[in-house]
Amino acid sequence: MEGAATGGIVVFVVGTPTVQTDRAVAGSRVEGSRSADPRSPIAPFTGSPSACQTRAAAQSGIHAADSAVGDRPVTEQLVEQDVERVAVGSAGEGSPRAAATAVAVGTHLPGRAHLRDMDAHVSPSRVAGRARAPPSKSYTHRAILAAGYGAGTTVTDPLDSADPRATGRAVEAFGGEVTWVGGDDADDRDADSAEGGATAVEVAGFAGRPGTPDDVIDCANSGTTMRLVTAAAGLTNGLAVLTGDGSLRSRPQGPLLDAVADLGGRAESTRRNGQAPLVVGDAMGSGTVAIPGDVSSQFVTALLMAGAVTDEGIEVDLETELKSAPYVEITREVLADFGVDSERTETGFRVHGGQTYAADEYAVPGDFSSMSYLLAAGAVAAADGEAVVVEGARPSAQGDSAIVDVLDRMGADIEWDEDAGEITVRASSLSGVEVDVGDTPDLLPTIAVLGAVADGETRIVNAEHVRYKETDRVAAMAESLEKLGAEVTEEPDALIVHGGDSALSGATVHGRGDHRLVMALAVAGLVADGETTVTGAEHVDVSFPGFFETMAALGADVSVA
Ligand SMILES: O=C(O)C1=C[C@@H](OP(=O)(O)O)[C@@H](O)[C@H](O)C1
Ligand SMILES: C=C(OP(=O)(O)O)C(=O)O
Repeated sequence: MEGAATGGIVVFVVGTPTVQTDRAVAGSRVEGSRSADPRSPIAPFTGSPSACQTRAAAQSGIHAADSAVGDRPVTEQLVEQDVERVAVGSAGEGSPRAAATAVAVGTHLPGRAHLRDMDAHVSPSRVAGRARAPPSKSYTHRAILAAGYGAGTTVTDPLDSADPRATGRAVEAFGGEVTWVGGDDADDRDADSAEGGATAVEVAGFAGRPGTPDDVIDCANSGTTMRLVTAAAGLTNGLAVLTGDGSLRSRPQGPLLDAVADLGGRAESTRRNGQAPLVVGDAMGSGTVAIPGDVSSQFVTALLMAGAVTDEGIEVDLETELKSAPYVEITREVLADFGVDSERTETGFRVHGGQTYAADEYAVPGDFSSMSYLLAAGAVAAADGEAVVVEGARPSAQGDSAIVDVLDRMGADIEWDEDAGEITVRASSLSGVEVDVGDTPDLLPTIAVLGAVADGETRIVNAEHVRYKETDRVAAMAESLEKLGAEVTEEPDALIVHGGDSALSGATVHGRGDHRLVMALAVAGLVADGETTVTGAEHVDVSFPGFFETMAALGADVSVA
């Protein structure tokens, strides 16, 4: 999109290639090798987020280990070049090597090479009107991969954004064909525009076990892609090499690697720190694996999806309580829609082997995580007597539909017409509540902003796994809200926002290359005094490419340049 949108200004200028390097340096949180406890990645917390992160990075050994590669010759050949290109972790931020690597990483990502650094400038404004949230990222990933495991499916109304594009490229690497229909090529689209997005994805699948990729699979910024593709890669006869951007290469993969190895495959972290780059393959088989439930539910999703095409299936025993549990239910819903049976067991989940994925067409529902920003904007900044109406809100397995209940408990004037798939929200004064985000980690940034506007204390609890995302979102939101003038207390697994004591005032806050931070902080800008600048605005392309356009169309005073 170019030029102005209704009620606001959206300006795009050409800048320099954008990359993320901060997480690779600061955020290695879960080693995930058998020698490390994957559930205790962070040293005892002392109250300082930066101290906490620094210690976690030191514990993971990222600086010492990042030049190590696998000990088998084929592995070395496959990964040598890639490790050299993407080993941001060993270069200090601002060092010449970091800068050189940054450019290499940025231009290496096929789906995000077009990105330019952009800042969002948000001024106090009122919003009203109708908006449609983008299609669900989680369903789109699963539908594309399920279609890949099958013979062929048309996925309608997909989320056409950077993360699902990465999953599409992985399906192609495994031998499928993925055609995004009705939109422009990702490289030809503006980073922050909903315009040009595909209306369908036609997938000709690899039908069963994936083939061995010809090249490295680049999962870009997408944790879902990397986890789901790791288990798929475990099924190949050869080896696959998986990498991603600096953020993704700092996220935990170790428990999934251990599971693939337990199932007879080969799965290694090239730096031996449980993080990508990964080398995975050697025809993993069937069996039972134990896995922690409190690092990422995506490990379970990955194994269930892959298990269906093994001979005897895969059973996953959870060693610890499952966090983000609704995402496994999304998986099971998609599996069922593709004719694949899965079941809960007393200790986890099971999928039988020898099953066939089949669906001619699959329609993706709207995304409640994305809706949360629009609903929060309405709750804090709807014009007097007017409302924000969010369309595409049909009930599904998405845990993040809990945002409606959270807003309701905070005292928002909100109604969900489930039959019409519409949520209507008007501004009202909000009060602090306690929210357990064990099932809904992606809501933390939104709820933290709501807490900063509400009267009284908002306690966001059961949040340790929210530290393992694109950034450590607990620390990042604490830091940014403080910068905007809010009082917050950070605990190892909680973020407490002292709303009644806060008066937000505009400042420059860093999106840290994390789409959810950018969107949540932009909502805060609607009610902060003066101008709020959010850096890294282009990263909304991960899940909500038209976010700023949509906000501007609702009347937000926002410019992106
Ligand atoms: O499976 C999925 O689609 C997702 C699962 C969640 O991650 P974890 O299971 O790692 O918490 C969530 O945070 C992520 O945005 C999407
Ligand atoms: C954590 C997220 O996604 P992923 O794990 O796929 O990177 C997210 O979208 O907030």
